[in-house]
Amino acid sequence: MEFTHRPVLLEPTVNALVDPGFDAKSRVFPQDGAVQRPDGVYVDGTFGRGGHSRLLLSRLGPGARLVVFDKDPVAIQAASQLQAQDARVSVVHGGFASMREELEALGLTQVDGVMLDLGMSSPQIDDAERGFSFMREGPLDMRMDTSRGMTAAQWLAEASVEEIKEVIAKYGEERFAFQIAKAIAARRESRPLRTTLDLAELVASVVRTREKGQHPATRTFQALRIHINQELEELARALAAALRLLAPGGRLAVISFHSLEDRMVKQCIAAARRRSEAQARLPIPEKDMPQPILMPLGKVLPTAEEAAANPRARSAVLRVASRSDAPLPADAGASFVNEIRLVPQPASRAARRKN
Ligand SMILES: C[S@@+](CC[C@H](N)C(=O)[O-])C[C@H]1O[C@@H](n2cnc3c(N)ncnc32)[C@H](O)[C@@H]1O
Repeated sequence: MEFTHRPVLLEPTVNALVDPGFDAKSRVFPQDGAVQRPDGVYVDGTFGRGGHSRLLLSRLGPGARLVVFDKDPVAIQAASQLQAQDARVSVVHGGFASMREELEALGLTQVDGVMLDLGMSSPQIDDAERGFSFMREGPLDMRMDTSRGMTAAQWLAEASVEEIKEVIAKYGEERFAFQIAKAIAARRESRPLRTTLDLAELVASVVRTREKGQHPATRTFQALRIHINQELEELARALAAALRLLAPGGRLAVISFHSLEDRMVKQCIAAARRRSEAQARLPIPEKDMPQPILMPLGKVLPTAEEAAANPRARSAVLRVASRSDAPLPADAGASFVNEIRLVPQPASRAARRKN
């Protein structure tokens, strides 16, 4: 079965990368069609089905390069088809956190634009076999990269009540995290949790209050997905990599779908407004601060029409920033990578067992 993806905030995101006079309030591409670096190097860290990549390519010149990433093998098949038709495209199967190393392997050390459209694609949610949806019966998998790593079912079979509680509380911001973790541990004593509906029904039996229109398992599924795919660590590392890769004037455009991601993007842009993280801790008056590394260019939300036509768009927030020509301090981006406190990853549990 063929699943499709309707891109979110498509025009504003591509405009953010190429429109010399980008303005977060204007949603249409300027009449004069001016593109700030038509033959530049660009990164789409989240190819999906290529909606953003295709529109970007249509605005770029013949000398441009576009390096696309995705963890998902099905997205990578779609990207490889595009690569076969367009020599400007290079494809990397892997996490966008390693964009610096992957670009270096392609001989690229500077880029003119980086876009990230975070989270899941519609095909990932709609295909019950991927195990992301609490509405469809399927294996409890939740891996974006089905070729490696632990599934949600495997993790839930092994993790302690404390670890499960921490993940659900932290990445789902769920008030009933402890009750859910206890229920999972009690249930697996008799039968393992194998399917999405096994988990959704168990969570629904514990979470008694419903937020408006929200399924009781929404927060738990979000939390497990973030943990299994190491989403926040990937994002922090990708933002730090983008700071180092962007050429002066280069643009960063990130679409987030929940507050944990958006907070991180906002903090990254705010931290990079100060020239050095170390200087930021000194009592320097704002007016005497050296030139910032990133200049915020604004925040874009979907229009009422887009949100009505595409339910995935409702929670989307696009943040845009431009790299200044200030020299990059050695510690740029380090603080938000170091400061995120993650629950130990599934791989580290497996490694612990081996040692
Ligand atoms: C919202 S979709 C992107 C849709 C895309 N912009 C389009 O128009 O078709 C997000 C995609 O990012 C991928 N993804 C999520 N986290 C990733 C990561 N850390 N590294 C690489 N790909 C990731 C997912 O597998 C998914 O295909």
